[in-house]
Amino acid sequence: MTLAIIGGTGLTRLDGLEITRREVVRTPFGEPSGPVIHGVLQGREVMFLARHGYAHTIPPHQINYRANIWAMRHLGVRRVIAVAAVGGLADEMEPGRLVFPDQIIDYTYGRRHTFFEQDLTDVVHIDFTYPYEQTLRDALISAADAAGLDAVPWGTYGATQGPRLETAAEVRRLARDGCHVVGMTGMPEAALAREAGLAYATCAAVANWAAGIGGRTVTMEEIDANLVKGMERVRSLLAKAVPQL
Ligand SMILES: CSC[C@H]1O[C@H](OP(=O)(O)O)[C@H](O)[C@@H]1O
Ligand code: HPA
Repeated sequence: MTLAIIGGTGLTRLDGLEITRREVVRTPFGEPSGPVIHGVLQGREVMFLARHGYAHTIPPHQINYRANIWAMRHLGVRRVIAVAAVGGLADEMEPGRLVFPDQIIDYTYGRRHTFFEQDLTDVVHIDFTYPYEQTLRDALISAADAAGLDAVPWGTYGATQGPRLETAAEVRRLARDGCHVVGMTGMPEAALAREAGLAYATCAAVANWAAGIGGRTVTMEEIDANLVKGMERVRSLLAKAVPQL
């Protein structure tokens, strides 16, 4: 089954990917974030797309999630590993750690979030009880164990609108709602993947303590520094996971 990796903040290129070609895909929903990169990673064919663009120029609320997911499906992708940077709310979610969330709460608004629109298709209601595909999650969790990464195999991802970071009160509300990590791109990407019939799971790298946790504010310097470590771990994870998938 064809595998794709969607990279986020901190992962605009995939080290070790032997690139074979770059493909511009036209979609009924407009332009994807960039050409899809085809290549070989750990002996396996993989496609790669950077959701913020390869120069990280597209903010989270302006990503064309529909075009990105449609392009993947069109190219024959059936499994997607989504890499994301997040802020940590729960004690376990300390900066530098990898997390495989199992639930989502969507706080985004005004994003084009479905393929099922009037005049395009019938009315369709997908099941989204468990938003991430369990077999792919299990494979990632086992690979993280095998790589000795001390990752957190659970967590609820709160998807906020951005591009600004949250207020301390918003983070307190996210925590009361049951969120353990917060990011800005988890939705509608996961729901669109489900609508498109793709097996989708997220590997999140904790970049910072969320705003107000421990009385802290958030700085981009802290995020960038923690993401260096986080993305090293993502690379170790992919080295173990990709050959098994
Ligand atoms: C201050 S960094 C925020 C930025 O990073 C995350 O992006 P991604 O999920 O693509 O790794 C977060 O969602 C924001 O877009
Ligand atoms: O604290 C955060 N909030 C939202 N998105 C993020 N992406 C990295 N850190 C954060």
